[in-house]
Amino acid sequence: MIFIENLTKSFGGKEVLKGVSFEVKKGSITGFIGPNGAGKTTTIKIISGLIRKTRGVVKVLGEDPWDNPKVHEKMSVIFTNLVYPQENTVEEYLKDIGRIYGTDITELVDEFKLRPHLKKKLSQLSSGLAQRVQLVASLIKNPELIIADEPTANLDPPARIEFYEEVKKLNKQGVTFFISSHILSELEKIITDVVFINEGKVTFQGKVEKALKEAEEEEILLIVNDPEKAIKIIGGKIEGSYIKVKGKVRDIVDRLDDAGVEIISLRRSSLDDAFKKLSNI
Ligand SMILES: Nc1ncnc2c1ncn2[C@@H]1O[C@H](COP(=O)(O)OP(=O)(O)OP(=O)(O)O)[C@@H](O)[C@H]1O
Repeated sequence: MIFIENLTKSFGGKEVLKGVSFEVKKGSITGFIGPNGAGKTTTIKIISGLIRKTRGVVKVLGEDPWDNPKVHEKMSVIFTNLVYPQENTVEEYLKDIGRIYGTDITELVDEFKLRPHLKKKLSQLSSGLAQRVQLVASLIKNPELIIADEPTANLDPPARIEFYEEVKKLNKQGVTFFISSHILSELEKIITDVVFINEGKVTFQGKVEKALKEAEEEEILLIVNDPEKAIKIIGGKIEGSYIKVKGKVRDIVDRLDDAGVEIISLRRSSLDDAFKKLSNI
């Protein structure tokens, strides 16, 4: 659905994307996670065809969105705030978009329980409702792919849960999602895949289970009475007088104990720092 390879972007000589590569697979809900300033919005703007890349390959549904705006017929983009003249009512907004795509909005309005809100002005909507309206608007063209840049940043926890329930439902119906956030825990329960970005570089890409497993593992420094035997059992490598190994402390201690290796000293270094920073855990 999305294929990015060695993507770079510079603003006035400052490189903010430094060779970003990742893929978003059809049918996935892929989280795009990174701290503020990591490059999420810049990447999403390039993927959406809103700004031009500096270098690299960008394919969305097989096309570079900058060169081929027709790809927008099959994808929608959602931002943190609903960007549309705020004096319009929900009905005017949705009908305007419906007219563009020749779609009757009645079914969507009912499915997403918007009928009681049709006469409200966009400026009067709660953040949660505004985001539901934005989601419905994005569905009018019946997209295969929805890209969302921090869609729940302004929502309270119940509204977030509601939004993500809708995402899950739509994903079951076949819509692929690419959603950015700076909080992994927020997306953890709904995403199938994850891309971590930090300082303009992708630091991890893969299944969410794998990401969470890696986050659980720590780097451990050990001094033991028989380092060679220990390495055969737990892996890792010798650094000075220490063995450095990645894993779960409990597991490593148990395995060495079973093999009769004596632990003289054990120091847990912090969780993989970069990962912690990226995922806010
Ligand atoms: N138009 C621009 N001109 C100059 N620098 C920019 C521009 N847009 C973004 N940047 C810089 O690029 C870097 C990445 O910003 P970006 O908005 O993509 O990050 P982000 O991961 O989306 O963060 P946030 O969650 O804060 O939006 C930042 O250092 C930002 O200051």
